[in-house]
Amino acid sequence: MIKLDDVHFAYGQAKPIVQGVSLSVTRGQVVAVMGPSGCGKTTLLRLVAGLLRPSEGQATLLGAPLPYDNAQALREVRKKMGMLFQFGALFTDMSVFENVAFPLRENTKMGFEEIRAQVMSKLTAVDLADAEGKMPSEISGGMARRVALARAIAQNPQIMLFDEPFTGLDPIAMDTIAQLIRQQTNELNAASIVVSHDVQETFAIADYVYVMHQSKMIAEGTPAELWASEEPFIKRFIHGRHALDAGKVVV
Ligand SMILES: Nc1ncnc2c1ncn2[C@@H]1O[C@H](COP(=O)(O)OP(=O)(O)OP(=O)(O)O)[C@@H](O)[C@H]1O
Repeated sequence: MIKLDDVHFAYGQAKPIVQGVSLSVTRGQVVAVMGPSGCGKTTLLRLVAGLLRPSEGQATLLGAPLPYDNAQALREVRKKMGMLFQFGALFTDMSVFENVAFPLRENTKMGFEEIRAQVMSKLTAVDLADAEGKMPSEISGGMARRVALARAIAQNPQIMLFDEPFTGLDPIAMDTIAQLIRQQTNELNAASIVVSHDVQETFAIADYVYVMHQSKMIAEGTPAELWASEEPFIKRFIHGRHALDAGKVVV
């Protein structure tokens, strides 16, 4: 469903931000891309979404290379993607219902009743059917993130991309979002990438994890494999918090 083959990227003449990265995500999988701040995770997600074009290597989505030179074809591929970007901003002047309806009105020919049914089904999936008439200023941060998730999945995407979906949420809201990502990936039989540095939430739902450091993939494996890794950087990245608990040196 998603494949990157030896992808390289730099913003203009600056130093490379993504160097020789390969990854693949199959249907029904939640794959995590983790790594310290600034290592290039968001850039990688933009490459998968076709918002950036690799300078070398290839990005393949749904079995075909991304059609960078054909704007219409690229738009069609994007319609099959749901994206939840960092902080998942909602349109503040639209109700919860209208926020979720927005992509359906923009990208489909669905009629009023069909849109209503689809929006309510997605709001029910994130347990917010009661909030349909509320404005974003009237709901909590955790609820807003769930609305953003409902909006991202409004069109039943086959590919879902989540950039730091847990940032700024309390532990319970984080856990709710994580479980929703897992559940919706299963339900839509989609391929999902979650970019995060939250080890606990991400490991709980990911089938496979890639670790990025200084623009390169330095490790990959199942959460259990990485948890058991003896490689010093991986160990520090994954167990840093526990080292703090034990009063030891932290990354
Ligand atoms: N539009 C841009 N133009 C130039 N440089 C950029 C641009 N976007 C990001 N960068 C640089 O690319 C590097 C990687 O950024 P990126 O956002 O991909 O990292 P990240 O791993 O997602 O970080 P974080 O976890 O903090 O969000 C950073 O040094 C950043 O300054």
